[in-house]
Amino acid sequence: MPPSPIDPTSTPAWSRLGEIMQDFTPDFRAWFAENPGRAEEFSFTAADLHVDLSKSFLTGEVRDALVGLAKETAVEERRDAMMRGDRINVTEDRAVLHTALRAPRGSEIIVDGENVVDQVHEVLDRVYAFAEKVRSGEWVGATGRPIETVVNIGIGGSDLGPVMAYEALKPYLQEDLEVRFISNIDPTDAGEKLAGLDPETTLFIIVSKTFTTMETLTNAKVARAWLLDSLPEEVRDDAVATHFVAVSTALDKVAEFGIDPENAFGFWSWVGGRYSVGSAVGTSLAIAIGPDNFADFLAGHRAMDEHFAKAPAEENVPLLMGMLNVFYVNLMGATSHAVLPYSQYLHRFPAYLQQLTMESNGKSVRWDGSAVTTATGEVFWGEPGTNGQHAFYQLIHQGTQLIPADFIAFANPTYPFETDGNDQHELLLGNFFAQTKALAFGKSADEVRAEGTDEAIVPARVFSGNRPTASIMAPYLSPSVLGQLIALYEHITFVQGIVWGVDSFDQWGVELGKEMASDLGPAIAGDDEALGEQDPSTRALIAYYHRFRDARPAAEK
Ligand SMILES: O=P(O)(O)OC[C@H]1O[C@H](O)[C@H](O)[C@@H](O)[C@@H]1O
Repeated sequence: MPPSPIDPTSTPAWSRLGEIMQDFTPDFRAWFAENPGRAEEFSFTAADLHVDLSKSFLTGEVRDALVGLAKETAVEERRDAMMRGDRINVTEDRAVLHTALRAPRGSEIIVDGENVVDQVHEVLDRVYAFAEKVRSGEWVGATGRPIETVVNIGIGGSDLGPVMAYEALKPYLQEDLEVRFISNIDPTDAGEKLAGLDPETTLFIIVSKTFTTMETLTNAKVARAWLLDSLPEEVRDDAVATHFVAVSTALDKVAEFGIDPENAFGFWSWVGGRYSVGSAVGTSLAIAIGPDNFADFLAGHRAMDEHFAKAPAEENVPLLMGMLNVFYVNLMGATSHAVLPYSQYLHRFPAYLQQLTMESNGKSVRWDGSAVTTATGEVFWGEPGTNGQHAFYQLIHQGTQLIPADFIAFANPTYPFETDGNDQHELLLGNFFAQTKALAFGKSADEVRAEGTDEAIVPARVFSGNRPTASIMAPYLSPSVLGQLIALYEHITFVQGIVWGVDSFDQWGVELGKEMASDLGPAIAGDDEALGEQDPSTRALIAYYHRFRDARPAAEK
C-alpha cells in the first residue's frame, strides 16, 4: 500500500501560492516587457517537442511555488514508484507500467518476481510477425485471399488510442490495407463499417482488456455472424480461425468466444486500458504502419518517459504542464482545458485525451478512501485548427470562462500545397501563431478606437487577452513524435493525479451505468413487472420508446 496521499492544501507551497494569488494579475504585455528573455526562459525541449509556456501563467515565482508543490506532494517519488512497478493503482492493487511497454529489450522491471520487459518483447515480436504476415499477404482468409481490410472491434481504451493513431499516421499506412473501427453498441456503427466489405479479405481484431465488455462482445458476434453468413458455405467451418484474432488480458475468455489462443495477443493488468495503445491493443496500428514505424512510435513514448524520469523539475515539461493545470484548476478556477491540434491528422487526439485525462482524474476520493481536498479533473475538449476558430474560439477569446489551451503544430506539412503563391501550410501556421498571440496580448479599447470603430461597439470588439496557452511544436508528425505527445499527456495526467491524491488508474465510476443498463433489459424488452419497478421518469421514457419504436405500419404489433 503506497503512503497516504499528501493533502496539497496543507503544504507550505500551497500557502505560498495563496500569497502569490493575492496580487496575481496575469499581464503578458507587462511580463514580456519586463522580461525580454521570457520566451527563452519559459520554452523547453522534451525529446523532439519544442514547448513554449511563455504565454502560460508561469512566472518565476509561480514556477518555483509549483515546483515546490510538486516536491511537497512527492510527485517525483510517486513517478519513480510507478516506473519501478510499485502497486500504485491502490483500489485495484495493481502496478502501473504502461512505461514498460516501451522499455528497451534487455532492460529490467520486476513485477511479482518476473521481468515484465521480457514479456513485453515476447508479445511485441509475435505482434510484429503477425503484422508482417498480414502486410505481405502471407496471412490469407478462408478462401485463400490476402487481407485487404482489418476491422478493430473495441471500445474506450481498446478503440480510442488505435483509431486516433491510425488517423494521425495516415502518411505511414500501407496503401493496400485499410483499417476500420467498430466500437459503439449503436448497430449503426457495425452496419456502416461492415457495409461494402468483402468477407473473404476481412480480418477482425477483437480488442478488450477484460473481454467482458458488452459492446465489444456484441459487435464481435455481429461480425462473426456477418462473416459466416457471407462466406461461401464450404469454408465457413474454419473461417473464424483465419478471420478473427483477439487482444486481451483474459485469454481464457478469448478461447470461450471461439478464437484460437494461438491467434490471440495478451497484455497485462498493469496496463490501463486508456494507457494501452503501445501494447498489443495497437495491433491494428502495427499492421497498418508496419513494425518499424510501430517501434518508432514506442521509441517516441520512451524518449518522453526518459525526459519525465530524468529532467530536473524546473525543466521537466510533463511536470511543469501538470502543475500548471493544477494552478489553473485549483488557484484560477478553470473547469476545462482545450487541446487544439493545428493538424487535421490529429482530429481524434482531443477525444483520445478525454478518456486519458477524465477517466484518470475525474475522481472525488483519494487513493486512501478519504475525500479530495481540492477540485480535481477538468474537462478536456478540443477540435483541430483552424476549424475551431470558426466554431468556439469566440468563447475562448471573449467569454467569461478561463480556458487554458494547448496548441499543437508541426513545421512540415504532408501536403505542401501552394495556392496563389501562398504556401498553404504557412497559412495554417499563421493562424497557429496568431491565436496564442491574440489570446495573450488581446486588443485594448484604445486600439479598437484607433481603428475608427463606432464607440458604441468598442466594448464588444475589445479583447482582454491574458488568456493562457501552451504551444507545442515538432518538425513533423511522425510515429515517434506521436508517441512523444501521447506520453507527454500521460505524464501530465499522472502529475495532476498525484497532487490531488486520486488513484488515476481505476475507473469505478463507469460501472453503475453499465449495471443499470443491463438491469433495464427486461423492462425495455416489454416485461411489465420489470417496467413497474422503475422510477417514473425511466418508466415514462421506456413507455415512450415502446409507443414509438417501429412507428411504422407494423404498429399493429
Ligand atoms: O478493453 P475493455 O476491457 O473492453 O474495456 C474498454 C473500456 O471500458 C471500460 O468501461 C472503461 O471505461 C475503459 O477504461 C475501458 O478502456
